[in-house]
Amino acid sequence: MKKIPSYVISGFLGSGKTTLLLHVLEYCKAQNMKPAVILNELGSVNVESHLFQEENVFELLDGCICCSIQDDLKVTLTTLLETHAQSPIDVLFIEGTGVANPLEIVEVISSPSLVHFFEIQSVISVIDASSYLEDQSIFTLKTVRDLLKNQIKGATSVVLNKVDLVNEKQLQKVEAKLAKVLDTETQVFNTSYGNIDIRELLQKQVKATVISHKHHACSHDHHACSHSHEHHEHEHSHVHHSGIKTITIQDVPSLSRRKLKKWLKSLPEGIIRGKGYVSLEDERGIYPFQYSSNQVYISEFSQEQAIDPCIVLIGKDIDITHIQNSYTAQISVQ
Ligand SMILES: Nc1nc2c(ncn2[C@@H]2O[C@H](COP(=O)(O)OP(=O)(O)OP(=O)(O)O)[C@@H](O)[C@H]2O)c(=O)[nH]1
Repeated sequence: MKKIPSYVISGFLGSGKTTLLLHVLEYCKAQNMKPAVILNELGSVNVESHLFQEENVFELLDGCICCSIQDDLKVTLTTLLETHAQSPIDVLFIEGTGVANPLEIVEVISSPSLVHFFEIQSVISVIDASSYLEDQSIFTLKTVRDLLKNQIKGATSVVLNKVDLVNEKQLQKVEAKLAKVLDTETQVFNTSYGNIDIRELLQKQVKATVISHKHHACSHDHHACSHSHEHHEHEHSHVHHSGIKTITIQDVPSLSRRKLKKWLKSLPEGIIRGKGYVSLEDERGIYPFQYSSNQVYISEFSQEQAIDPCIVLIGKDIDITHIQNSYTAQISVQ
């Protein structure tokens, strides 16, 4: 059987992975390619399912592909192969959570039982140009800084996104910082909203392939080995075990756009990311919203699928009681 060309899309929370993936899927459609997508969310609800309605989507919820549900990823890939036998797919995209180490996803795909069916083409890492420097300095936890580094070092292509939010000088600073971590061969695309030449992005980059840190075995080129050995030596960067937490709020009452924005913007700095669905006062239906880089975006269009309102927040060292109290005071009290 021909191996399924597979891509890993990684990047820190809110960097723009899903935005990029949507462009990629559009491209596949135009090329008459049938894609499958594996989405991994840290929360227990996939608040982005509405974006992928027509796609062949496999969801892994409430975890991080790289550790707690690593076995689940194997099961999902096996299920995907069964589907593939009936209705073949042309390409697979795996979007990791914002705290996944892409090389560990590569490791699962490259495990002995799966390596004959999937072939990694590229590990794409999306970076938020507007918060990269800040993320490097605000995260005092070594594990988080290592994670950010590994997301970049493990990449074969880097998408430097959100350049619309920085000026030329800041961009140069980010580029200079990146240059210290990246190999000279790693291709870098500077963009906003993931708007890049997708054909070029999807070119096969053979550098990073099989890595097995369990067996310390490498069956590929030496470039990948140098990544993997470095990877063997560092301690696991399972950052959500050491600071990153998720909060899923359900039974959210109807509220105004203004109230939601005000509350999200009032949250402590530790909240890195928010997303969900809300019911808006005086408007019919349920509306998706996004919160990242201290910006709130609430969709103008209501959601077609029936879904319960919910808010998922992801943050570092969050004081849950504090969030709960502010939610009660500002949102749930009418
Ligand atoms: N200003 C600006 N906003 C962007 C850009 N790219 C994405 N966004 C917005 O940033 C928010 C997060 O984007 P996503 O694509 O969902 O990010 P993600 O990496 O999938 O986020 P996680 O699911 O947390 O891992 C959304 O509101 C996007 O519309 C960009 O280049 N510039």
